[in-house]
Amino acid sequence: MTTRALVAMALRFLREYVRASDLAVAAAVLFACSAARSRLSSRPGEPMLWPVVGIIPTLFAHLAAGDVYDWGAAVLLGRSRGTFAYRGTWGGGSSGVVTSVPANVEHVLKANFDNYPKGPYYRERFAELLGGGIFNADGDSWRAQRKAASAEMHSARFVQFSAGTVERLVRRELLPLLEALSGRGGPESAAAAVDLQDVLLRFAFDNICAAAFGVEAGCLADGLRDVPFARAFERATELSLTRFYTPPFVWKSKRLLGVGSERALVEAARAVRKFAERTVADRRAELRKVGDLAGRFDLLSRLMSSPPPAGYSDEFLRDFCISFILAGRDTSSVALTWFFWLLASHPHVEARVLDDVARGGGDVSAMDYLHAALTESMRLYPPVPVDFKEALEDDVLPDGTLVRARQRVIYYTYAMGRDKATWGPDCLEFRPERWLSKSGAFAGGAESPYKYVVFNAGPRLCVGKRFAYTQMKMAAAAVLARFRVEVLPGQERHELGHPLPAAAADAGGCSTYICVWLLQITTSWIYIFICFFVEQGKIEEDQLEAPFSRDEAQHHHSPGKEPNSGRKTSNAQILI
Ligand code: HEM
Repeated sequence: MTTRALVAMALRFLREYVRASDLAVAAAVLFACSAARSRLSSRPGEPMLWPVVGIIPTLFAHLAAGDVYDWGAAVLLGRSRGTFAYRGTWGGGSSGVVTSVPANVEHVLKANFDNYPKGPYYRERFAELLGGGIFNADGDSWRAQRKAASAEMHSARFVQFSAGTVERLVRRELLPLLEALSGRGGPESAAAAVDLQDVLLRFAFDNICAAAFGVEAGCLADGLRDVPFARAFERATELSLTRFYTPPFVWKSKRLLGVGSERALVEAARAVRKFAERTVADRRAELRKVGDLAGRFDLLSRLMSSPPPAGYSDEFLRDFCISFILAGRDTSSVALTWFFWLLASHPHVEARVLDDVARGGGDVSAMDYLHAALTESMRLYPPVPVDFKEALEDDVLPDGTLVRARQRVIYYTYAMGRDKATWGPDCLEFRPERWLSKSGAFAGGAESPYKYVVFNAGPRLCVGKRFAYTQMKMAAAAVLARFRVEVLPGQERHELGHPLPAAAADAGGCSTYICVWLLQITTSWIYIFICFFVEQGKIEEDQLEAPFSRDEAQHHHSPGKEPNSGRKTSNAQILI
């Protein structure tokens, strides 16, 4: 019997013998039984895993309340004792465990490193933007890129070059722009409100473009001007992140049909790649013309100048540089924003930072208190609040939790930084002193790197950590030496930084988001249904009553209806 005949039979049976009300009752009973079973089989304190939609409703409820990170931390550090299982939607949603137990994190990031790559789940979601770049790579490709990146970034000439680049950017672009925006440069010296997060994002973007490509992106030049490459990068990043919280059959069917957010992603990623390809081509031309790139110290030029057998392809160089921009842009700017935000409500810490800056006399490597204050700020507000790896094979974590092959282990950096067991009873206080020795030197704080995984740990430790500290310290020292930063009333904590709440907020609140999401699910199933039969092309008219035509279905996915359309990274208006 063919598939066509089977479908026809099933439809006829449904039409003749089953009433809609019977179906609704059966579905409700099934749902209730399944929900009860799930509740009874979970450990006390663990989040509810609903039939069909898993943890999603709970997650959205906390997104709506603006406390998703605090909620996760409370669950982990409370009755679930550091680890709980989760499941997303049916139809390809993610599943696995969430943990804040340092021993589990050490196991995943170091002891059993080979079993926990980034994996296809991550790679697939960032494929358009990152291609095979280091951030998205595993195995031999990752190893080759990691080796090249470490060698270059830790070389004396890169450290010197990048410090000079930041210094120039701060002096020539960042400070004059802040002067102009805050009104201090003008005749009236009244302070004005400045969107400091936007300015810092631009600063980090310009800086990483200079370090990775050796190009001036110009986001800080001429006021807050629009830079197409930066805009495309922002858009491509946002749309790639959208895939992490959209059911896979939704975004994959949109990708297949080239509509909505998926079409926008392809276009934005293409613009980013074009820019990177042009830069690589120009540098190759320069190399051919001049004979060497000895006067250039950015990563692209250094890699291009590598002696054989390295001989990196243009595609490798393009993806490598794009990964660096992604890795270095939001992280540092979000970290700095939280830092200024915390200082504004801790004047005694600000006074000690200012003292440290004055005594450092321009040498940021001597500013240990500033280093400690930034480290402490990232403990409470890590720029990457959750991260994950994917298991290749079944495994058991040190706390006894079973992880199945293809499941994910999400490690919750935000909760780990607020764990009493690691940081003591004052774990929620902003206290940079916890990172200092008796002599006032920076002393590391946690005894294990797996208790503070803000920069990751183990073989995939952030390769830009040193660069990031230099850039953050230079910017913070220069800004604090000239400006007093105050937070405008109403700049709530959850409005800053982290991507998930911001995305929901942009959709006009969580209830709107849920509606859009449900609409997407419904229309996508209808899409798939229609496409299946259109492809078969043989089914008789009376056997399938399509609720609306393909054109109409596409209309339901118009770009304007996307939850993320027109979204800008969340703002922190800070009065300078
Ligand atoms: C405060 C600033 C930063 C923080 C908190 C941070 C954090 C992280 C984290 C958590 C990872 C691990 C990602 C994962 O494996 O899932 C990572 C990786 C990475 N970071 Fe950073 N990062 C920062 C700044 C930078 C900067 C400025 C650069 C570039 C100059 C950079 C380059 C990289 C690269 C290339 C990787 C990939 C390393 C690998 O996979 O081997 N990061 N970073």
